[in-house]
Amino acid sequence: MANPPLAELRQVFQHVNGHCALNDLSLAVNQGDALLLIGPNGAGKSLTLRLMVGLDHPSAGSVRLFGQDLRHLTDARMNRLRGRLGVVLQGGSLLDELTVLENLLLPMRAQAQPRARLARAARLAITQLQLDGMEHQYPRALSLGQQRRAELARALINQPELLICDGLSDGLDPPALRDILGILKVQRERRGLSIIATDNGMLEIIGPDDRVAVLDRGRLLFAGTRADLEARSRDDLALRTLFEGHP
Ligand SMILES: Nc1ncnc2c1ncn2[C@@H]1O[C@H](COP(=O)(O)OP(=O)(O)OP(=O)(O)O)[C@@H](O)[C@H]1O
Repeated sequence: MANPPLAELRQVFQHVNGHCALNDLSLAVNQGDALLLIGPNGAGKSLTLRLMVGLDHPSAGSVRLFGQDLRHLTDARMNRLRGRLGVVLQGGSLLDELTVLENLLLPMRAQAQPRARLARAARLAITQLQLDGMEHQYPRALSLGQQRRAELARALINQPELLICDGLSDGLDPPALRDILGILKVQRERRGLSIIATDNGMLEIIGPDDRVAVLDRGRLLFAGTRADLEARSRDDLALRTLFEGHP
């Protein structure tokens, strides 16, 4: 039997403060996929990712992660699934009172791991994300680009199968963005990391056969390959505006 999608939304509705913020949304991400969610502010991108990582539950419909319906999971099983997932949320989520190294080790704190293994994982993440020399700094001493790299290092420390990032490129200048995209490209090529990301800054790491979903006011306007989207956008002004006109 084929493997189930890594993440899947089936006919999802999400009501927020009396309005329908996600309207009949179905999406699936398979092993090795890169999916970019794009759309204007308020389209529902962050809500979609919050559902996928189990931070919220939908008003109707179902969300599956690694084939498991999130609504019926015990905390212990949810924690096990989270171990297979790397997450970078919008707006930054490093804890100010912890050093970079302590922040990096947070996803591993629930695991009974020998200290040497923790140290090895941290060293690898620090090297991969070019954070050498910053291990004992506090987040406020880092630039925005360095903070984003530290968040990414934390998300990748468990060598996840699936990385979910919301607004990873927000506020980054082109060189800092290029660094981060280069790191993600390597992770995709070397170990088949699957990625779901929300912003157009990430367009550079997806090829013509990778997938794009276009959301507008909670509705899915398009889901298909980037090449299909580019072809469809030539004749569809609304789609073209959303695809090309969104920063
Ligand atoms: N906590 C909340 N309370 C009230 N409304 C919310 C909340 N979170 C999201 N919404 C609403 O849900 C809709 C979708 O928001 P969401 O943050 O998912 O959009 P987005 O596509 O990620 O936008 P952006 O590009 O600005 O990040 C918006 O209308 C937003 O106002």
